[in-house]
Amino acid sequence: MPSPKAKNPVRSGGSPVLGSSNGRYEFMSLTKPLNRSSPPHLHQRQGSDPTTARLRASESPTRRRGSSSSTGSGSGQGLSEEDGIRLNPSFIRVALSSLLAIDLWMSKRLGVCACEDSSWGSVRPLMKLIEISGHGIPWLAGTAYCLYKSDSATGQEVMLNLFMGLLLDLVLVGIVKAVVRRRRPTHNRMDMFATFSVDRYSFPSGHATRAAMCGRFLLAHLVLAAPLRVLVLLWAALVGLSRVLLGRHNVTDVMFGFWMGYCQYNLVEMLWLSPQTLQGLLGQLA
Ligand SMILES: CC(C)=CCC/C(C)=C/COP(=O)(O)O
Repeated sequence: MPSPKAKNPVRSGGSPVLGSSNGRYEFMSLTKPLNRSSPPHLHQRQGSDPTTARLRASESPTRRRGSSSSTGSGSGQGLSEEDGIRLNPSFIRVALSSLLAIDLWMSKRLGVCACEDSSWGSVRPLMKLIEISGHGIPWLAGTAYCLYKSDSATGQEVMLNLFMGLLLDLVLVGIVKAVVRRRRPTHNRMDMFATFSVDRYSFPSGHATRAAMCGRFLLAHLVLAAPLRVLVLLWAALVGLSRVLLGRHNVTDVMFGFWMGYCQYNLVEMLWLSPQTLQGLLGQLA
C-alpha cells in the first residue's frame, strides 16, 4: 500500500514510492511538508515580556555592582567592569575543565568492555558487532550495492544521495578529528578494522555521526512501519553507547558526534542531487 507520504510532490520528478506489496522497500522523496508548527506561547521570545525584562535588568551584575558602589564602598571591595571581564573567561575555563574531568571520569567508568578482562568483557564481541554495523565500509558497500541493484529512478536517487552523504561524513569527521586532535581514551585497545590515520583521534566519534545521519536518512526516505522506525533509533543509540562501552570514545565525543551527524543530514538535504543535476554533471564530464 502506498504510504501517505508518497502523495507529496517529488523534487526530482520521479515516482516517490516504490510498491511495497511485493515486500520491497519503499522510498520517499526528499520534499515533504514541514510540520514545524509549535504552540504560539513557545514562539514568544523570553524576555520580551516587559516584567521579565525589568526583573533581568534589576538582577544584572553590572547593576548590582553599580548600586553597591553607590552605597559608598569606596574601599575598593566592589567589583569594577574590568574585574567582570577578567573573571568571566576564568569562570568559563574552570567550568570547561570541570566538564572535561567529569567526561573523562564517566567515560573511564563506562568503558566496561574495553578488553576481555574488563568487568563486562564477555559482552565485548556483541559490542564489536554493533561497531561493525556502524562502520563506514559496510555502509558504503551496502549503499553502492543497492544503487547498482535499484531499478527505479527514485531508488537510485535516494541511494546515490546516501552514498554522497556517507562520503561527506568521512571527509567532515576527518577534518574535525585532524583539527581537534583529541587522543582516544587510554583504556582503548586500538583493534578496529579499516581505519584512516585520523582515526587515532577520538573527537568526534565517526560511528556516532554516521549513526545519526544514516538514522535520519532512513527515517526520512524509507517508508518503515513503526516498529522498524523504533529499531532504527535503537540501533543509532546502541552504536553510540557501544563506542563508550568499548572504551573507544569519551562521552562528549559521542554526544558531539550525534549532533554533528544530525546536522550533516541537513547538509545532505541542502546538497541533494536530483537525477537531472547528475545527468548535467555527467554530461559536463563527458
Ligand atoms: C575506512 C572507512 C571507509 C571508514 C572508517 C570508519 C572508522 C573506523 C571510523 C572511526 O570511527 P570512530 O571515530 O567512531 O572510532
